[in-house]
Amino acid sequence: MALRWGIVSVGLISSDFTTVLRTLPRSEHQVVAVAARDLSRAEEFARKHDIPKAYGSYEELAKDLNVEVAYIGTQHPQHKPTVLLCLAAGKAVLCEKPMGVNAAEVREMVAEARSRGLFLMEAIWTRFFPAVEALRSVLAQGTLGDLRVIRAEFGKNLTNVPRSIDWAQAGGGLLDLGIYCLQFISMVFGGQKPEKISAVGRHYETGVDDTVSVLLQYPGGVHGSFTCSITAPLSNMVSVSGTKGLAQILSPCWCPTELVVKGEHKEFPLPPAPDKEFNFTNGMGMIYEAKHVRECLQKGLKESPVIPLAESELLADILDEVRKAIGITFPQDKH
Ligand SMILES: NC(=O)C1=CN([C@@H]2O[C@H](COP(=O)(O)OP(=O)(O)OC[C@H]3O[C@@H](n4cnc5c(N)ncnc54)[C@H](OP(=O)(O)O)[C@@H]3O)[C@@H](O)[C@H]2O)C=CC1
Ligand SMILES: O=C1OC[C@@H](O)[C@H](O)[C@H]1O
Repeated sequence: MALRWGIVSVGLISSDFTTVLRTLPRSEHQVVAVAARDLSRAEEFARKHDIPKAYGSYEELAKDLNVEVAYIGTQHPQHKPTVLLCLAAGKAVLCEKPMGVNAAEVREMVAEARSRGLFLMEAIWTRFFPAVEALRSVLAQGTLGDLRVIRAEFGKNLTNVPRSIDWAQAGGGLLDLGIYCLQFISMVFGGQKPEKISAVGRHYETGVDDTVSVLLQYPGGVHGSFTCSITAPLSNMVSVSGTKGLAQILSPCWCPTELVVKGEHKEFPLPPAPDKEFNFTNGMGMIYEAKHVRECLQKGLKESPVIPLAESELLADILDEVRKAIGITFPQDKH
């Protein structure tokens, strides 16, 4: 039975995700509706992606009984209201990262999903890439020995992307790019709560975080560090070091296809996407999370075992602490 998707908002990532869904067998995934704040834009998107139903409001999509799962592709501050809207309408939800602007928002969404017995997942698509699955396998086999340190970097000049520098839209590097680095560190250290968090960083002229470095001490004398930036290019790699060797996820670490383990290079090419256009790097890699959502729903799961809701809460807690440490507050923090 095909999983019936509703796409909420018609921006750049929504276009990429919809493009990917339409490469999948129609017997497994169908995009049955799309909604935007403006009907004409929704209709244009529907024409481009051959979607049968277009709405001029998210509310109308939420009421559409033919929609089983909503994909939330709005900008950060609009994730919470649209997630809550779709949950209230009984939809399963896949919400783009970061699911919330802060931990309070994430906890509100998690509580709502749990109280309604509905599936909710944060679209940390990185965790579903074969290269990252291979890293998890290497770690599980003890190939690197006793872990010591993990480092991650994600920086690119995004000063020409309005939402990335817009304080009112919770811009900056931490929520947008840093979350990828942090989720790697948390994944490697088993979703444990760090014992100590320290951070240094600079603000961009609009008040969002520009470049931030974070140090995280975990139980057992191990630690992780990351740097994210919206103005400076960084290596965009991840390295995991243990007493028996080093593993590296090569750039682009947030959507990787290459893993190096103790010097041995392994490639995990994306599925072919002939004549498909994407707004973001390795967009075809969203296929992995889309398949995962369907598998979860087929099993009757209410959250992903790969990116559990408690992990989304933990990531948000840590990002809250980092923002506090470097003096970045958003309007949502005042509630
Ligand atoms: N997984 C990945 O690789 C990526 C994930 N993302 C995530 O996806 C989300 C969207 O990013 P992206 O597609 O670049 O965003 P866009 O700039 O394309 O905006 C997405 C939608 O947000 C709505 N929107 C835009 N501006 C405002 C505003 N000022 N107030 C209210 N709503 C607004 C619009 O909805 P409407 O269409 O209804 O008008 C718009 O289409 C982000 O949260 C980002 O973190 C982004 C890029 C890559
Ligand atoms: O998730 C993302 O990945 C790539 C970046 O360019 C983008 O800003 C971010 O949202």
